[in-house]
Amino acid sequence: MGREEMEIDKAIGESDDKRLKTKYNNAIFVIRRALSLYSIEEVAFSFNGGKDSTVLLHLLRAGYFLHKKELSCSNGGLSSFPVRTIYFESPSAFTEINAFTYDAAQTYGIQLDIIRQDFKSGLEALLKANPIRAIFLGVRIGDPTAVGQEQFSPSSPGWPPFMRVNPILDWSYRDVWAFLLTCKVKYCSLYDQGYTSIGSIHDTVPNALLSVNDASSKEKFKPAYLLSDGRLERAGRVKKNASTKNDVGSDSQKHEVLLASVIAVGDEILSGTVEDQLGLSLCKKLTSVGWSVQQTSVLRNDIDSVSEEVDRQRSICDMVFIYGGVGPLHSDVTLAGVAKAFGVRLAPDEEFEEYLRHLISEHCTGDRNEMAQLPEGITELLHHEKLSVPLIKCRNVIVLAATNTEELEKEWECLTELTKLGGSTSSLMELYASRRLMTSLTDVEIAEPLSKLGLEFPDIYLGCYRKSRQGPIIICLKGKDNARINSAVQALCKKFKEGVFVDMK
Ligand SMILES: Cc1cc2nc3c(=O)[nH]c(=O)nc-3n(C[C@H](O)[C@H](O)[C@H](O)COP(=O)(O)O)c2cc1C
Ligand SMILES: Nc1ncnc2c1ncn2[C@@H]1O[C@H](COP(=O)(O)OP(=O)(O)OP(=O)(O)O)[C@@H](O)[C@H]1O
Ligand SMILES: [Mg+2]
Repeated sequence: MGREEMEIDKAIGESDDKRLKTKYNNAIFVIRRALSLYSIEEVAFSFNGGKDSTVLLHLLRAGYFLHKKELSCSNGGLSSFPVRTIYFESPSAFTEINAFTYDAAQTYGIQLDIIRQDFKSGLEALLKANPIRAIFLGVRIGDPTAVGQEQFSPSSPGWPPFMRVNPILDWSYRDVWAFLLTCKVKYCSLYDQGYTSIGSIHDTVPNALLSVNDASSKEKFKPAYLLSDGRLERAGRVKKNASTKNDVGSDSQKHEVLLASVIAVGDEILSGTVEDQLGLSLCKKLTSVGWSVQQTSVLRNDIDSVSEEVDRQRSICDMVFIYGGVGPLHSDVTLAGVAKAFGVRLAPDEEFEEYLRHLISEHCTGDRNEMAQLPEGITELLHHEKLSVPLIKCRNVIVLAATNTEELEKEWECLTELTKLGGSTSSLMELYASRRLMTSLTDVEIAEPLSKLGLEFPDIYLGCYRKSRQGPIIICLKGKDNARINSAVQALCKKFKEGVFVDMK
């Protein structure tokens, strides 16, 4: 033995995938640190036959070998895998997953501890019977359980005490497949049938994004490694809480009109060096599609200013639009502020980086990805063929990359198309009616009739403004349909002589 473990190290060493090499070296580093911190009896590996734990299995074999080699207490004589390996077997696991897990155990000389309890009770019993202090897990950023975890994270309060060691925390979906294919190791057969992330038989189906349109009756799927956007690996998992899917849609029932807030980030605007035209333009656009803009604000390039304002606005409004301070400069703090507002951290996002890479190609170092950091677990990328970089949506906050009105024009166009298509913000596009009237009546004359009109038509928005202190007054009426607005206008006209109100275009 020893040779097989070396095969992994060799395969990665010979590959010209720089990123995979970096990820591999980092994971091996974490494994070797863990093996130096804890004795072999004190560590366990949580293995379930999934793709991530299969990657970890091979990394652990290689890492243990390298660790031993360094201590030079092995001259190539491992007959079995020495790390205690636990598998929580459940009656609702796929038979393919079970079969693969048992097969892998046999192939690599793993003595499987099979636990038929839930995670927490099983771990309690395990820790009582064994001196386990650390458990290796195949958790990756993007997994729902990864939020807040580091490579070494103590178990959560309420769980038995142990260190969770996550050597592949920073690996992307792409890295996982690059590793499995480069090392030519076996993985569970379900991944060749379109499954991209595997839970129980009750909540897992093949990923529809891999469906092949075939004339024959039976639906076919491409293998998991062909999924190009790793963030969609869970598209084959049934959502536990379907109602959380659409923030705008579910909230929109609460208000007659959808509420928006517009936030600009830029010291240059506050100092008067640059005039903010995007805010004006956004307000016009939002209003033209029936949204009510509640507030516009201009903030300093400061993480806390951004996070406090975003936090306030996101809970009051259906949608928050924020621009400025987006990019790799030290002053570009908008995304960090948005992350902080939602209490999540910024995490590298390889799909996003892939877009940036196309833009900046050779200026990018290639094996680091901190330039494309997005708020973890809450970010949706809205792709559009007309945009070189997707729009960023963090729950109900849309981060616009536009720096001038032409760019905004394009992003807006894509945003409206995308949200209509996806149906997620379809109410954004709902038609609404409005009319503007001009009058030379004085404000004193129309004040009372107007406020009465407001009581008679509570569903209609009545706005007034003046062109100058003495000049004509303009009255805006807005509502969901024309008939209702026309009756309000009629009711208003009845209170005065004919011809005192002129329609404005
Ligand atoms: C070895 C092991 C350790 C775990 N440690 C924790 C933990 O410390 N805190 C926690 O909230 N969940 C812990 N979990 C639970 C996982 O996060 C679990 O996958 C998650 O709760 C999702 O459960 P589900 O399979 O019901 O979706 C652990 C699971 C395993 C297998
Ligand atoms: N039933 C289980 N028994 C042992 N370990 C488990 C079990 N379920 C989850 N784990 C641990 O949690 C990790 C994360 O699980 P997750 O389902 O995200 O990944 P995976 O199963 O390896 O791959 P996939 O994302 O394709 O399902 C696993 O790699 C494994 O370490
Ligand atoms: Mg799984």
